[in-house]
Amino acid sequence: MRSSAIAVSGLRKAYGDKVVLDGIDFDVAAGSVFSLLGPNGAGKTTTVNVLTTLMKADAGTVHVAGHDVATETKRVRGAIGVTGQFAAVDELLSGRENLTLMADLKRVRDGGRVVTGLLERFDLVESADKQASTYSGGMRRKLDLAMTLVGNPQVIFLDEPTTGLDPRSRRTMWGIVRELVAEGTTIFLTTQYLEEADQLADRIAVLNQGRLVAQGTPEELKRQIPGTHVRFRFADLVELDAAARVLTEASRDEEELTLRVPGDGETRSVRALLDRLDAHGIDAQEFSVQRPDLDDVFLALTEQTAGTQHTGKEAIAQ
Ligand SMILES: Nc1ncnc2c1ncn2[C@@H]1O[C@H](COP(=O)(O)OP(=O)(O)OP(=O)(O)O)[C@@H](O)[C@H]1O
Repeated sequence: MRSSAIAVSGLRKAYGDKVVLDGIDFDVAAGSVFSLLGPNGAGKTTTVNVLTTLMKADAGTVHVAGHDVATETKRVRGAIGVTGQFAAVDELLSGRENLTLMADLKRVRDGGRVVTGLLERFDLVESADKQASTYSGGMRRKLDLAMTLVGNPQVIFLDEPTTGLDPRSRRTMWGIVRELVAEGTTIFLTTQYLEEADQLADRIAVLNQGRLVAQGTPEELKRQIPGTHVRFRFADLVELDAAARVLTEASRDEEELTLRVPGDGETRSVRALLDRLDAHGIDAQEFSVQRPDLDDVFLALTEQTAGTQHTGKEAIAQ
């Protein structure tokens, strides 16, 4: 069984009388990607700050890499990497100098070799000796993550790793995250891009109004909300009519020659639908299971706060 890299139980945090985290619990398995989602102001940064020892919780227990964040601050800090915070890029230094400084700070043995390895891994060799101030946004993010990796932290807190990156750089970053996870690193990901959470996260938790309103794999979350249906397309109107007489629960679109049947989209139920058509000698030209995407899940789970805060797609697009 894999152990927990992060274990959070009954975590509470209030600012004055404003309760931001109202008793939240979650576990993150070692060597997995966990993504915490929620509308602006939901408490994601507060959670990260507690988990990375920057802030004290009011109640609850938090263990990171097996250490209690409240009583073993140093050990926790030694086991984690945080992008954008501990590993701030110094603009006046070159990429190589930034990495070397980090290797010195962390007293990494054979620092020169580690730095060269990271420059190669992040495709920064050509610009290694140029000042970081001349780097593009994407290069800076790569350097930031490279600096976080110095010393091989077990748990990495990745804060919006691809905001502002072009699609190619985004995919490169995703590739690096997947490699890290394959090597056993645990990633705690915050992102505004639900597609990114969908691509990378093994598990997702949705924070809303102080509580975790849902947790699960991206697929589990999508299954929780209604909207899944099987879509059948037929060769012509005659076939469509015949199929509609069999699948009476379906809604039809005559222009598209399609029927939509709501359901769970599981293999067994799709097979049952195909069997019903088959029993009447009707063939669908094509069929597909259409599921809600994570945007739909996010909007459904966080809609109570709509109107009072930025939520949903609006928040994601910012
Ligand atoms: N130091 C503070 N003092 C008082 N209130 C605070 C403080 N820090 C955060 N808050 C409030 O706590 C709530 C949660 O903030 P937090 O930054 O954790 O949310 P978030 O989910 O990270 O939001 P975003 O997506 O906008 O970054 C917000 O309403 C915020 O205004």
